[in-house]
Amino acid sequence: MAPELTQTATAKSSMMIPSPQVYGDRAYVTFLAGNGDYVKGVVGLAKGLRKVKSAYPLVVAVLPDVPEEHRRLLAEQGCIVREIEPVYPPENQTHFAMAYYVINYSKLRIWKFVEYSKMIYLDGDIQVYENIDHLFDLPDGYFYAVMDCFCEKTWSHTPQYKIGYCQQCPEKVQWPKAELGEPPALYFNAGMFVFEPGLDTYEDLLRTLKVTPPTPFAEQDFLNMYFKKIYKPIHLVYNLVLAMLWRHPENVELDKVKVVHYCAAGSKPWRYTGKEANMEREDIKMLVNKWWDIYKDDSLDYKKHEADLERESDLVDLKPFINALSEAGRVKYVTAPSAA
Ligand SMILES: O=c1ccn([C@@H]2O[C@H](COP(=O)(O)OP(=O)(O)O)[C@@H](O)[C@H]2O)c(=O)[nH]1
Ligand SMILES: OC[C@H]1O[C@H](O[C@@H]2[C@@H](O)[C@H](O)[C@@H](O)[C@H](O)[C@@H]2O)[C@H](O)[C@@H](O)[C@H]1O
Ligand SMILES: [Mn+2]
Repeated sequence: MAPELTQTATAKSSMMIPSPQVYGDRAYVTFLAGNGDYVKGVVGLAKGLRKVKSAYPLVVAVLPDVPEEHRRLLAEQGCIVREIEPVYPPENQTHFAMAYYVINYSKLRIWKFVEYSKMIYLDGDIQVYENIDHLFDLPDGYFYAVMDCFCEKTWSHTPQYKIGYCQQCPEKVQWPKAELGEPPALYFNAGMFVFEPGLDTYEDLLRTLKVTPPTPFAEQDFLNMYFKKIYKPIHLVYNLVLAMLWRHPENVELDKVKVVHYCAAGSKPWRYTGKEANMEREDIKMLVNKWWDIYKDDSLDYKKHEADLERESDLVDLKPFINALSEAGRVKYVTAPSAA
């Protein structure tokens, strides 16, 4: 006789933590290109997500030029390494804000990771200092990201920069509707976003890219144009673009920030010299040190970390807990009749 499914099963299931496959269709994803030092950013990100006890894995979409040694390093840090083909924008004379931005269009391949229903994209120069797993529970059907700032020199090609307008303080310099028409749509920083992979969207993205002249912020501009109708701004604590610290300090409460995006010139922690503009600021130095503390913390390494967790779980003695429940009559273990 098969063991009955008694209240035990119910009690047990209510006690159990949903098994991994319950979370199987969600993951963080980042992007790595080249054989340079951005791999340090991705290792730091993997360790940061582990430190905040994220329930989800980190997928790393790597271009073919990422060397085997870097891929192994990432796999050893528990990352799921996936090779992607590059995506190039249509031929054009555009000067990107940063010449290397041309490789960033390859990020679009992550819409093809359809084994996941929801993903959070994070640049390799981002660090997560507080758990943000709850963002996976945001309603489907939208594109979530943090609004960018237009005040850095990298924006000098735009009308908003020329008139000193920024969406971070729209009341400071009003958008001159009479001369320039409607203000620009809300614009997000593409270093972090919550999205749903899908083959239809993926194919439409690539089709649309073929007929879209590239612009200075490359795939960030393209994604803003493409997802304009379903873009939902989320709080800047989920992607602190460092320039906000000196451009809009009134909008930033640093002790509440969960995610830091080291995108200001000179702020990549693994290359930090402190020489570029604003890099000698105390808050920048603190944030760079914070990044290094995680990067250098070998207790956060995947192998060592998992071994420690293994040891801890062996040490936990559940018997008193189960005895108490049994006495309370809430847990009656039904044993299957012995096969013998
Ligand atoms: O040589 C490079 C340049 C960029 N990236 C990836 O592309 C992302 C976007 O570039 P970056 O963060 O430098 O742009 P920013 O946010 O500083 O404008 C990086 O975070 C990395 O994930 C990379 O892997 N190798
Ligand atoms: O390829 C375009 C890039 O555009 C964005 O970076 C820019 C942008 O945010 C500007 O607003 C800042 O002024 C600048 O510092 C910063 O580098 C994304 O962070 C990056 O992932 C990537 O999409
Ligand atoms: Mn970045």
